[in-house]
Amino acid sequence: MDQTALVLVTVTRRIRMAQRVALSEGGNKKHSRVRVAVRLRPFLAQPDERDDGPCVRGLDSQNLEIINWRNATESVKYHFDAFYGEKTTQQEVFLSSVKPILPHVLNGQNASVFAYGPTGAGKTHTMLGSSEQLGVIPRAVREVFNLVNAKDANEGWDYKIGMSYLEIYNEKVLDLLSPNSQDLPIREDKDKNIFIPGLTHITISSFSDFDSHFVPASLNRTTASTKLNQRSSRSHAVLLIKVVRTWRALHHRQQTGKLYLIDLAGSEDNRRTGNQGIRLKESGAINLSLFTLSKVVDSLNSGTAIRVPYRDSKLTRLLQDSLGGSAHSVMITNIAPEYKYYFDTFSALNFAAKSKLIVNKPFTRETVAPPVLTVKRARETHEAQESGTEPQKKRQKEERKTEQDVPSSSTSVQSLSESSVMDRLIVLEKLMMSCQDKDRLGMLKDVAQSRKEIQELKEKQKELEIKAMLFGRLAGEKAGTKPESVFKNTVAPLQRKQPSATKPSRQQAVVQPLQVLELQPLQQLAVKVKKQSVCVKRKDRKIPEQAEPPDGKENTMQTEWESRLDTSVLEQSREKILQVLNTGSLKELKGLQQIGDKKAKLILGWREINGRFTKVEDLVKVEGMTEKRFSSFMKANILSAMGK
Ligand SMILES: Nc1ncnc2c1ncn2[C@@H]1O[C@H](COP(=O)(O)OP(=O)(O)OP(=O)(O)O)[C@@H](O)[C@H]1O
Repeated sequence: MDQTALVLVTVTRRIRMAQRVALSEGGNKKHSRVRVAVRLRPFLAQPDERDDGPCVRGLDSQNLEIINWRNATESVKYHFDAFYGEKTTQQEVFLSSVKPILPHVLNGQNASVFAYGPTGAGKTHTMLGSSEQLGVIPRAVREVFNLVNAKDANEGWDYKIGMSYLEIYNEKVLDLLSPNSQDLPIREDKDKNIFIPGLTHITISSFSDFDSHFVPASLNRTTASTKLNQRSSRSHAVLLIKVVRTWRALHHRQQTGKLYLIDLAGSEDNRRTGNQGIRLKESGAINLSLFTLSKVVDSLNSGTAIRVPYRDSKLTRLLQDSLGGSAHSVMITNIAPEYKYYFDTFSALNFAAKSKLIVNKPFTRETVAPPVLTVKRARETHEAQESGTEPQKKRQKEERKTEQDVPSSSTSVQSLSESSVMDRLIVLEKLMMSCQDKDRLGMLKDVAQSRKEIQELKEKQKELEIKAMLFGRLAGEKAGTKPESVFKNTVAPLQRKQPSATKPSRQQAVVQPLQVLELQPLQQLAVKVKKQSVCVKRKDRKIPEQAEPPDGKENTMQTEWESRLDTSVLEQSREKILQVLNTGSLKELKGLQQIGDKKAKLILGWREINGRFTKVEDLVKVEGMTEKRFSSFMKANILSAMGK
């Protein structure tokens, strides 16, 4: 072996070793991220669907939002490597997402571009396009030729471009360049390269050469009409552009770069496609392979998967060396804006977002509900309550109950009703948060003030209860009855059951504790006389309350009760009652014991016609005021004043 031959052998060995290292590194590196772009096609709905508007819209060149099905006042936002709106041209899609990865193919690396999405969302339009609007495939092939032609001949490499074209239909690999062929096997060589023995491979010398093979082969692709797309792709169409470059000085030094351009069949919801029989079978295969593709993409991007499930479908098996590893992959997810595609779009976006798990939080929800919507909803509910029928009201009542029963924000949103309650709470919370500091301070002050007033009222009530009890005990002692323990009832005053009108308790008979917001004239009197000695004979009997007793059911009063009171106290009380009768407003009159709204109005009417009451006994001149009622009225009011 001469010197030159020895050098050549050594160089060749080194190159092979370097290639093996590169391959093994590429083989182990299973975490290359798939670049994800989303393309929204224009609104193509029927005239009667136009009013619905779109269910999804772009926010900027990377973000979009879709209405949240759980709550129409919310949207779910997604972030992608790129977002292309309805007006984005074919050229813009190609330039930003596909063109940048093509030079790698000339350097012996693999790349893949695939269009994913629901049926009818624009995958074929994106990948193939039309003669006026060329899609990714023709543009990419032309660009590969441009790149090769632009190579400097002095670099030392010779390039050869070839093509294969196949479809995966019902999990069978069919050669579109040789339509009569049978299902072809997929194999893997010792360097982990995927290849299909028997697949037609044609060398192409120019773009027009490519076109002459590609266009007729495309017609061999299995398509059919479904409810959602008149010419729906029923298979995954895979175009393989292979670029082999050979080192001119050393012919057995070769590098092969593969570019897969794939128009996937649409993910389908067969309830909507109306598929039956053969179409249903096709659909099952399509959905299965897309599901496997999603698992592969998912495990590649999670970076933790021990085994990427390439072998679970023909599609992923074929893409094994072009997805992950050192390959450059772009997924263009096509979506449609119409409401009828809503759930397909939602799941396509979730699949696409899964491909970007590391940078995405696909399920993060933001309330964009403008507060006005919530207010409107509240107003509608109120109006419905006002005008609602009984069953409606019952339902609303039950709904309110459910809302109150919502446990806590930690229980995840599981039902629509729960979610709407949560949503409203969130909106409310946001409203609170967005309040000006000044307003919040004011609100807090109001709350503190109310708390203080409640506490004062509670204390006042306690005081009155004790007074009433002492008063009752005193009266009992006078009558020779056994005194009752002050602590007999251990229930807190505010928790006590209020006595009914027919069964008043003895201790509570003469007090109306929670009416003491303002000191009524008789109460002012009570303050004055509270230190004076009171001598009241108390007997077990019904003492009327403020409510007007019905006719004929008046309580029997002891006639001699007045004689047992201190005369000066009695006189003062009578004067005060007369004063209220003559000058009291409707409210003040109603503040008297046994004077309700009706009677207070009758007193005012009497005053209007007859002027002043000369003495309290004149009250019997008022309509409905009998002697018995008057007597009962006087006793209740004088005793009430004493109790305070
Ligand atoms: N960006 C777009 N601009 C204009 N028209 C579009 C666009 N995207 C899609 N279309 C039109 O929408 C219709 C459906 O698109 P296409 O056939 O590409 O859907 P597909 O996703 O490939 O469906 P399938 O999976 O059923 O094959 C076609 O008439 C196509 O021309």
